[in-house]
Amino acid sequence: MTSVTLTIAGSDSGGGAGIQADLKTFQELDTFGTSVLTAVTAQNTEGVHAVQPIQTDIVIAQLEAVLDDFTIGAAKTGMLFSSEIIEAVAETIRRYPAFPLVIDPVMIAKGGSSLLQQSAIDALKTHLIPLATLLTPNLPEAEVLTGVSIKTLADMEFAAQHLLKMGCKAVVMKGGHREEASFAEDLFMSAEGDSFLMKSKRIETKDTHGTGCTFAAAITAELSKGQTIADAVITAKHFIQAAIEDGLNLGNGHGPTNHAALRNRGSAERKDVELNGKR
Ligand SMILES: Nc1ncnc2c1ncn2[C@@H]1O[C@H](COP(=O)(O)OP(=O)(O)O)[C@@H](O)[C@H]1O
Ligand SMILES: Cc1ncc(COP(=O)(O)O)c(N)n1
Repeated sequence: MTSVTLTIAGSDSGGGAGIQADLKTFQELDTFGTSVLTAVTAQNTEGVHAVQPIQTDIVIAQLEAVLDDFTIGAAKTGMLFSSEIIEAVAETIRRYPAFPLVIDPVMIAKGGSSLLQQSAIDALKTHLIPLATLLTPNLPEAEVLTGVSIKTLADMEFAAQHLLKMGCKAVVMKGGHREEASFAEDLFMSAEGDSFLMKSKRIETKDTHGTGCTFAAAITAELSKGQTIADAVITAKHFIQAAIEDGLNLGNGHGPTNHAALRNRGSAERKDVELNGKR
């Protein structure tokens, strides 16, 4: 049976990030995507022009409409904007039967615009992270959540352990922002004690708009199909690597990735991600 995925996130009118990236990824990975919109952004590859949050009762009405009707295979959260939306979303999710939940703690768009109010960071830590099957921070987000300065792999490990103590089952810390590194290295760590590094060639490109959303959506799709957290993360790393490598060069700023890249490559052998430490 087709598995149902859910994204709780903001709209990106430019189509490369947010709800749009999530739904395209869900579709590419053969799941049926549903969505709960938390905010509308007027955005393109060059930046965010305006942000309008959705009224909290309308966010929750969307969430209840989806959860009342569908059996959700897995869900993800992206841009949540305010502590009010975060608290209401967490409270609603807790009222329904549990499903795997990926939390992408989206804070700032590539151009520097804020997608999460400063006052919402505590709500994220207190109400949502404890519900997470997997937390997917980039390095600046992990720094904000932990207060740890992250420069090296050892720093990444230390911060990941700190995040696990907040109550999520696993963390994948994304290394896309370590621009001095010649590899894009993401660290996976679970509360059960699994830990491994996913290493791929860093692609020289400015077209990385929506990489985090796409990666988290791919993980969510694989979880909904019953993959383990570790296997879902590995499949998603292949998905995002191909999506960045085969970028579409659209727009004048940070262009979107190519969500169809892995499908277009067909059954090409996947050698582009190296795993260190996976048992
Ligand atoms: N230039 C790049 N080359 C290869 N992989 C990248 C590149 N930039 C980001 N990634 C990968 O894309 C995914 C999203 O990471 P990142 O860009 O750090 O997240 P975010 O969009 O949340 O800032 C990670 O798997 C990361 O390793
Ligand atoms: C509505 C919305 N949500 C999320 C992001 C972050 O995108 P990225 O995946 O590049 O961090 C964004 N730019 N816009």
